Amino acid sequence: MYSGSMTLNLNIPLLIGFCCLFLYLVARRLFKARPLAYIQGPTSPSFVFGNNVELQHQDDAGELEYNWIAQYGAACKISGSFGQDILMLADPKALHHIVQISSYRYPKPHDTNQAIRLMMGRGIFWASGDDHKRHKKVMNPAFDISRLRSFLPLFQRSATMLAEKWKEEVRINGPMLDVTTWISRLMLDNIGEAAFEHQFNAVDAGGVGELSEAFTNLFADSLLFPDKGTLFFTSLWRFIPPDVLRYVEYLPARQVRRFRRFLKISKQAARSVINERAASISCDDENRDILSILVRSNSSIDARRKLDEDELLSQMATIMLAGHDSTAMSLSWLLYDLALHPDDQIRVREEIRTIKSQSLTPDCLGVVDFESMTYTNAVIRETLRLHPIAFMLPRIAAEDDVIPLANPITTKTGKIMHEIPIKKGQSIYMAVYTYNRLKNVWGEDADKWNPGRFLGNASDKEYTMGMFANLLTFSGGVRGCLGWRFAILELQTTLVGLLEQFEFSPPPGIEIQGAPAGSMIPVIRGRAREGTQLPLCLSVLTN
Ligand code: HEM
Repeated sequence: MYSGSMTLNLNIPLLIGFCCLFLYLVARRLFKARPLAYIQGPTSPSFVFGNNVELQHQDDAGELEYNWIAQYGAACKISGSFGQDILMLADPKALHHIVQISSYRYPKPHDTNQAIRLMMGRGIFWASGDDHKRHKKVMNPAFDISRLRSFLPLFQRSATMLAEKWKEEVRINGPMLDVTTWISRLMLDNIGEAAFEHQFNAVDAGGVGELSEAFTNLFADSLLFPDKGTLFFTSLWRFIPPDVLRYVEYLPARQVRRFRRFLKISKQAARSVINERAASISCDDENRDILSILVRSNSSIDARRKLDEDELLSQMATIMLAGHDSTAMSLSWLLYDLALHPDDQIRVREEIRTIKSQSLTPDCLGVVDFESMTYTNAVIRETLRLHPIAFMLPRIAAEDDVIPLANPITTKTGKIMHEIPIKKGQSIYMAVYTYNRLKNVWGEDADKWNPGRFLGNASDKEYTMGMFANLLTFSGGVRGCLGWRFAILELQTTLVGLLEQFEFSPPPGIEIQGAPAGSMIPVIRGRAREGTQLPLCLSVLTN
């Protein structure tokens, strides 16, 4: 009784204090000068949510931003929660300035970083500034192309195993099959073995296992179409100092619990591998999995710059989440695009047969063979262009700056602007989906499927952007995707393995949409609540 009233006595002033602080921060934001006031953009339907509800509930991830940019210009203003102005950019010069030129001057906002910490822990995805440099130094050797080549036989074996499974499925259950579920299992097997020589057997065992289950529908269950309560709660995050905000990871909310469970299980898996192989992992160069390379690379650097144990284990959760879901979704979109474009599917299959017939090792193609598949690579690029999994990337200005524009914008007062001055703390959305479809970068047919655009000099753009084919799909610069080469090798080998065995076509009466669930996930239109799925019809090829 006594302790109860004591808690109450303490809580009330605390609550009042928190409310006052919150109102002060909102008022400060509202009444201070708004440097973007003159920039055009959609009206805000709500002071509390800004354009957030529309953005998070759009049917096709990225389309709303695409339409706004078509209407207002490749740099426009949208509204965040509580009257916040956000600068949305698809302009190539502006994006080049942010990802390539500015180094660490446009970090991720602290509320985004907290969400990342919740999902993947204190790994490289979460680290910023000097800390990020430290993480990168330890991680880089694991993503060296010569190391990655050694994963090719693994990728090829997995594709063969998946093809055998699919043949059995088609024979027993008929031609229609949800490719995303199976591909997710395949990618989990690949990343498990490549990252820490762990056999999930997800394809073989059908997705059974603690970690495999923790992954299933993780994004769809947690981030797809959040309700207004969740949006309100997360919109408060940016007002809370990072040191206090980190305690959200202890909240009992369903989304938080799911990510916490995933993080816990993946760290445990990495911990037990390190324990099991403690003797050999640190000295034996034969251990080529990513974790062993990280442990060796970490032990060889100056003690002050080493990763601590939690950072090292978080790296595994990061690699599994970043390296599994993104590639699984991209490959699903790739098969979908080829199902919709049977002529391209035939052309890719013929190219594979030609290259195989010329190869000295047709049963185990090498990097050079995959690189010489010109049309196959063009098709992969076109899918990555049209379906960037991370369709929007948030950033914040660490200091005052002037962002240059390739395409001048017209302000509300009719003034033409060639650059946008911004203040420290300005929120920015990099509109990846829209940049990848910009007509003055990719041509008049930019919003249409046309792999042929990559046969010429399509990558040869005025403003260089990302790591691969001048797309923003892997982001770029110091914070660009570390695993992009891994992803491309995996996409190439798996696509080749599957196209040799099957013809893919879209099932009648089913339309697929890319829903916004943190990443662009495939769902059946009108049935998004059922979660990630991409059913295709498969017909087994007899050679
Ligand atoms: C098609 C597949 C993939 C796509 C589209 C993709 C995309 C991206 C993007 C857009 C970022 C930057 C995110 C941001 O700045 O907020 C990123 C970062 C990252 N990706 Fe990937 N990724 C893919 C596959 C992979 C794979 C296979 C791995 C590892 C095996 C991987 C590991 C990472 C890591 C470690 C980072 C953090 C880099 C840093 O912050 O320095 N990714 N990825």
